[in-house]
Amino acid sequence: MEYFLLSNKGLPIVNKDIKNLSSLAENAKQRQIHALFEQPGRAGQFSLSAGGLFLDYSKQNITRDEVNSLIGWAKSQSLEKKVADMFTGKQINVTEKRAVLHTVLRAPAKVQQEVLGERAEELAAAERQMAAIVNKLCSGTLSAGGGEKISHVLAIGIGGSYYGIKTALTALEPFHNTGLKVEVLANIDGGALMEKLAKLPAKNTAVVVISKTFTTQETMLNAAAVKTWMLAQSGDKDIIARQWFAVSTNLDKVSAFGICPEHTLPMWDWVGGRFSLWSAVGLPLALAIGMENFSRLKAGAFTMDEHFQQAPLNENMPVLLAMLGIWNRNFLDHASLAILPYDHALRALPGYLQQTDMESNGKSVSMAGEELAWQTAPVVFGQEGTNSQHAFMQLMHQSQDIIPCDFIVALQGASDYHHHHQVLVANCFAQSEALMLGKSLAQARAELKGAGACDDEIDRLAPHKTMKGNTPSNTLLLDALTPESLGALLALYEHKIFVQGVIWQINSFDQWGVELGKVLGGDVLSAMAGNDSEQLSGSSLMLIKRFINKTQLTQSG
Ligand SMILES: O=P(O)(O)OC[C@H]1O[C@](O)(CO)[C@@H](O)[C@@H]1O
Repeated sequence: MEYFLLSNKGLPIVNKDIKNLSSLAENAKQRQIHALFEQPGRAGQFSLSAGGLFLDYSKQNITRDEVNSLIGWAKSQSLEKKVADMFTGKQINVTEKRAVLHTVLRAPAKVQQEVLGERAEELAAAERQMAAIVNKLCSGTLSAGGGEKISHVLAIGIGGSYYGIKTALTALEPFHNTGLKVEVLANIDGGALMEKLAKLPAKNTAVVVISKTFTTQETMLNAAAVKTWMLAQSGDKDIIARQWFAVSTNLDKVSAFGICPEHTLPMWDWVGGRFSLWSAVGLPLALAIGMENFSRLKAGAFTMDEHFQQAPLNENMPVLLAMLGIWNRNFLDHASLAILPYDHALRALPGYLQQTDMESNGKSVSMAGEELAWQTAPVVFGQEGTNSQHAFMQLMHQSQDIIPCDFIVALQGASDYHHHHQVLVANCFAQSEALMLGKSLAQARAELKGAGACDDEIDRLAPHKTMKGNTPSNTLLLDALTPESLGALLALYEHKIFVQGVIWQINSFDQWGVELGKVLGGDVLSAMAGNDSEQLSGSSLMLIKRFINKTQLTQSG
């Protein structure tokens, strides 16, 4: 392996870039971020615009020399070539022998033609099919039984077949213009199912089942339950063929389920689930915001794609975001990343990024199958601000762990409550400041003294009022939350994750880690049905027994 050659003592021997960065990091660990602002012009020098977004990374614990070293290292890893390999369709998903081409879905027809050749027509056909479905449902051409208009849509899918849709539906609520009410169902929890069904008029609901494989347990069980419910509620045996749609690569399974070929939209194996919003997977979103807004979303993402491909690495927003993340993770040893959108409309974004980041880069084996000697994806978590301030941000201010964060905020709010928006933005800017500055013991003492506290009181309380500060953060500004800015934002994070995968030498595009749980889920179900299981531990067998006993009791009671 290139970075660390494991000697027979198992000790990592670093290459010269790593060696240099490691010694720079030792120095960085000793300093205060706020002291870096003594350098005039830091804010302007450590910020940039791209794709309609503005990134301020001046509150990171980093100097220009350190940024340059990180960029130099990325260059030495042939990052530019690897970016080109992805965009031109090389098989970079080596374990599954697939290209990774979600970017082509949002590119203009000319680029699609260049990358896919004749197969570009499949994309155009899918887009036409999608537009026709949106048009039919919105115009009432495709009506429910008895000629009534379809009023609701239920999208059923999970993981990558859910998070992007959910995030964009929530973020773009002001752009919902078709009159259709779109709901999404992911979890295999009867409670989630009942909650959705209670909102839906069976006869007037269209259903879109989204599953690349069309075998995912949660999606298939939910789809079957909704089918049964809809047939019973409507008493209309043709309702599935008329009002159900599917997005999948598994055409046989879709047709066996009862969804007709004209209602089945394609997916391609070169589009990973968590990067698939731009494909027909976006149908439920398009049914809410219309095809024009869906195209605007893709156009925003394409702007970021162009920037990512063309900007020099040291002025490249996804590359900088990625390398700052690596600096924090691998050199300053910060194990987490908080995503803090100060925007109620972006409340689903932390969940979306948890999946895209951790399912992509939560790995410990290199492309070549060797065990890595370094950490990969941080633990990503987050919540909308200001709610986060009244929850886990206490820990970010006062625990010993430093948790880097990304603040995301739109300068222009979507509501009519302009003062609310000003207060929201003020809180966002104040938190990054507070996390960076902290409060020393001397400051806490002076503050208490100023408030008239006696000496005993000052001694007693001051230590509790200190805050460690020195927490690095990025602030991402959007002018306003629009389809274009959302597209650019999602593409920015997609590319950040890709760049980190390249540097960490992992395949960001498979997810074998989720498989064992699926297999054992089958074993547990089998044991619950009374079959012997040698696989399961005493703990799991005990839990199963308690479940069976309780269920039997409830049933007999
Ligand atoms: O679209 P499918 O095949 O139902 O898969 C759903 C999701 O399950 C996963 O394989 C694992 O969680 C995701 O990568 C994928 O997006």
